[in-house]
Amino acid sequence: MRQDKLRPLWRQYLSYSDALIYVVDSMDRDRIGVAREEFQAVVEDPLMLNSAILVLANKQDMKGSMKPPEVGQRLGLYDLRNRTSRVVGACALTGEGLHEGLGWLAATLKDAHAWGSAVRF
Ligand SMILES: Nc1nc2c(ncn2[C@@H]2O[C@H](COP(=O)(O)OP(=O)(O)OP(=O)(O)O)[C@@H](O)[C@H]2O)c(=O)[nH]1
Repeated sequence: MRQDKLRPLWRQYLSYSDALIYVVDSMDRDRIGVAREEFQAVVEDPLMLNSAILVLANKQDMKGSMKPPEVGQRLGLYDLRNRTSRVVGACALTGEGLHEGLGWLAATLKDAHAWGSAVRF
């Protein structure tokens, strides 16, 4: 099949660059700076400029873990301009936060596709 016939069909599916899910170890204060550098490099990648960003602040069940707003601040999430993002507390052992986080992402992507636009407000 020719490429131009494939394209409209393809747009009904999500491209990997539509969404970024970034998981942070909220207990690891020593490496949050490295996580920030990695995170910033990914969000600034030209392929990712229109992606919705979900940050999962993992290990919220552990005493002393960074809370979601602190994780967002340390990653530089709140300094990003024209991006749709959310940081949600999570626990990989219980699945806490996954429903909220992935639910938000699904609703965000559905809205963006319904409007036929990139996820950028
Ligand atoms: N209490 C708790 N433990 C977790 C959670 N997520 C992962 N772990 C545990 O933490 C340990 C290390 O897991 P991860 O941090 O995911 O592993 P990793 O990314 O390969 O390790 P690092 O690169 O060293 O962070 C394992 O024993 C996991 O079971 C969580 O949400 N809560």
